[in-house]
Amino acid sequence: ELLSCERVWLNVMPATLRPDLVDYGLLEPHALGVHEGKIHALVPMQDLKGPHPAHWRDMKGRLVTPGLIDCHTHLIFAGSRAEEFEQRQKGVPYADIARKGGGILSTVRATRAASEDQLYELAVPRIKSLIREGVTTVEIKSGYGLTLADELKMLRVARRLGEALPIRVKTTLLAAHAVPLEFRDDPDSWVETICQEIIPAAAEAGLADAVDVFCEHIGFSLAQTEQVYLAADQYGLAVKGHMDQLSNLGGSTLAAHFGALSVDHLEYLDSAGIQALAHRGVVATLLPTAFYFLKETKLPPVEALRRAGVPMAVSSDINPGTAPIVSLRMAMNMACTLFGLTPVEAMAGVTRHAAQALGEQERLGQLRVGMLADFLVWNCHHPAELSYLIGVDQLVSRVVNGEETHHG
Ligand SMILES: O=C(O)CC[C@@H]1NC(=O)NC1=O
Ligand SMILES: [Fe+3]
Repeated sequence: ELLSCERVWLNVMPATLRPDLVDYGLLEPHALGVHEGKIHALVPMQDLKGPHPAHWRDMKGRLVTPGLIDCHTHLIFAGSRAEEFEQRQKGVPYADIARKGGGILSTVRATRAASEDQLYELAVPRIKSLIREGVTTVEIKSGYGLTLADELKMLRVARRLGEALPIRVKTTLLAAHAVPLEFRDDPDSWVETICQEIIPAAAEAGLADAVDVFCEHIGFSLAQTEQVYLAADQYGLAVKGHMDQLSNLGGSTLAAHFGALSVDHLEYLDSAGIQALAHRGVVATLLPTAFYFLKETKLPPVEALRRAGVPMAVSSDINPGTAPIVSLRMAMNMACTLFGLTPVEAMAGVTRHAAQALGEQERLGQLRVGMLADFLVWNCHHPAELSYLIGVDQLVSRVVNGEETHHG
């Protein structure tokens, strides 16, 4: 099967992240062949017979992993919340900042004022940082427009980023992120606008792959969340949730009932919620950067999730308010140091489980014949280094859809 490959990476040591193999799913040195954008051959070097015309390069036994998947980001936004950070460090309470129009709504004002081109240009350096780290798929949410036009504007920018740059982009409509000022006296009519106008428009335009809700006492109630999920179901869109971040409204159980792809944050997730997730195969996405930046102290129930066999994903949650840290490898490190994940779990959290959180587990997240050829060749001695060492460019080769996009 190597003969029908357009390109072959020789002498790589695969961390396959296959669930049927232990830990990283490490194999002895292999040749990895790509054909029409897919992994077409994974052949042990010892079985190789003679040279091959399309031999790409000898990787001299270097580690190869699946491309990294950042399954939860808000990386499109205008404005900055740096002054708020300064205020907070001076002891000004978050509630005072919000009362003065700070918080999410200050990013909403700036994002509404920005054109589609301006939002695109602001997002490019952020997404390029992820590309340089080895991210090959990124999920990008709306949620700072909070009008029909501005939410669709954000989703168009997300689609454009995926078309223009060597990275797969999955889009999520998060109109249920906050209640805009125009609806502050009648939040339910904002929820109605989401259900009756924004979800239909986004679905018909093919702009949203999933729908997300910030289910929280400072966000949307369980009943409002259910309304949004029903509308998403009606238009055939998958659902996700920002759940149990600051309190437990029972959002994870509701999301599991709807067969959500993932529930995210989960600091206040309880055992009933964990059972519901395990029962429906919902991914638990951990967002340690927001926990760290908010100086949160309530840890998500990692050990209970582990015992229940709930797949854990790890993501950056890049956003200007609670996670202004544009690095998936930093999130991997924090998932280990702050939440107690092992480096193996962190690696599965940004490959196989992150793919599942995006409904892409059949095509992405493992090194397996037949899957899309998104993979990375590393200058590192052991896969644990990817959660351990931060800030060094260790990428030797970055491949998306079988095309090499970067080689160190
Ligand atoms: O502060 C922001 O801009 C977003 C906060 C962010 N959004 C959400 O649903 N949870 C969060 O931590
Ligand atoms: Fe988030």
